[in-house]
Amino acid sequence: MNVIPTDIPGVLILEPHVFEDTRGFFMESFNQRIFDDAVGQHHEFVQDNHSRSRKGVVRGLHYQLAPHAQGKLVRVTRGRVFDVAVDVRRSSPTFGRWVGAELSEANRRQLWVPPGFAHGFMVLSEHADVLYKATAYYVPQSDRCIRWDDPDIGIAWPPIDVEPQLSAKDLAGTRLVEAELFA
Ligand SMILES: Cc1cn([C@H]2C[C@H](O)[C@@H](COP(=O)(O)OP(=O)(O)O[C@H]3O[C@@H](C)C(=O)[C@@H](O)[C@H]3O)O2)c(=O)[nH]c1=O
Repeated sequence: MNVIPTDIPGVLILEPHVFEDTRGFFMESFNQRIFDDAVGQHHEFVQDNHSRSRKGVVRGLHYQLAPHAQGKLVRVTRGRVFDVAVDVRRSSPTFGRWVGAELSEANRRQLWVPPGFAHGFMVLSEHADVLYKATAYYVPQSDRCIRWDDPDIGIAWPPIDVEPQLSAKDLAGTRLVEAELFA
């Protein structure tokens, strides 16, 4: 597996080794040992999620408060998304900074979003299936949302030719300055 560091320590782009032949391809989409080696830490994954969205859909920026913080290993099996991690740990030297990566069916890249980060994505293709593993269970009372377009974060979302579409919850997301965060 190819491990690509990003501008934020701890956030990684992972490229599994793909074996192509005349039948198609094979890859290990997750291997605990290889993952632990790449991240330099052991994480237990307890939930696998799958969402389908149409072009222009933006989900995020979501995180769960401690002790329910989730690390997420995100990949795309259909279409293309711009996937983003935002450091929401107040005491972090990279607090408030974001990293974005295009994840697609074609590049088979995965983004490791560690606990303590908010996560979101924008769908760039007609449809996208996003699959992600999480290190903690969903706890709705601990779920928080920061605005996808918070100017203090300033995510450079790619230009798209449709209106962004968000859930009511995401439209009501808070600004980073007002958010309940990690210490
Ligand atoms: C996230 C989640 C939602 N749900 C339910 C609650 C709700 O009725 C329905 C849709 O939930 P949401 O609108 O929160 O789904 P969504 O906006 O797709 O939320 C997800 O966004 C991405 C960016 C993430 O990083 C995820 O952790 C998660 O927060 O699914 C679960 O049962 N389990 C879960 O783990």
